[in-house]
Amino acid sequence: MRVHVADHPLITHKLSVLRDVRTPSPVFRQLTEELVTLLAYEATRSVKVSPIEITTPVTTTMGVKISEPRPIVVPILRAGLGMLEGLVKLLPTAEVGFLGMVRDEETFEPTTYAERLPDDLSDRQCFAIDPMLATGGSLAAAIQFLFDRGAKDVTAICLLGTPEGVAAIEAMAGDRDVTLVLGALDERLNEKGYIVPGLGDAGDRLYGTA
Ligand SMILES: O=P(O)(O)OC[C@H]1O[C@H](OP(=O)(O)OP(=O)(O)O)[C@H](O)[C@@H]1O
Ligand SMILES: O=c1cc[nH]c(=O)[nH]1
Ligand SMILES: [Mg+2]
Repeated sequence: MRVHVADHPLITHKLSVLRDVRTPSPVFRQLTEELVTLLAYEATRSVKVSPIEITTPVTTTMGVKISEPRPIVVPILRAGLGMLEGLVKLLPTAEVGFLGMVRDEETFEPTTYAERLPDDLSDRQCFAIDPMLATGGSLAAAIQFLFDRGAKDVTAICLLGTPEGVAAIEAMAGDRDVTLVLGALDERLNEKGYIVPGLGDAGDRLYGTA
């Protein structure tokens, strides 16, 4: 598995505002969208492209276009929805599939409550998005779901992760093709399964339900 932890002052700056308990939902949503755009630069580094001939006002030359079949972006509901707009702005031809997951607050076990994805994901580059990688249970289950549908190549983008979460994804990935792009690698999980220092419950902060 490849792991990339962002190291850019703009990303750290935006994450600092996001972490701040006083940041209200509208600003939180805006920053989440901006952050995914910055992280997408690294996450889409291996997006498949095909050569095309183009005509400029001056001459003809070769360019590239995103290859068919189109990549698929999979937000993990709810909180992953906050990252969707930012990513599809950069990959406007991508298809969007949905996975609804919620983690049990006591056991931290994830349950899948909704799924809208193509039956066959072989040949599709998959981008799973979820702001939080805490125990790793939700993202591991989501990536496994994509592999079970035939995916061979999954890139996950998370704003914050923990060493425990990265280890869980590494263990599930084995020698399969998984790339993990993180905005920051935080210190640890607390006894309630929250990321420390973290930003609290991303879904609640995005959608004002705290
Ligand atoms: O790594 P884990 O320990 O599995 O925790 C991370 C998960 O928890 C959050 O979702 P949550 O279950 O709160 O659902 P929500 O997005 O509807 O708020 C988050 O968005 C991840 O999906
Ligand atoms: O810190 C955490 C852990 C899981 N889910 C969240 O939204 N935040
Ligand atoms: Mg939540």
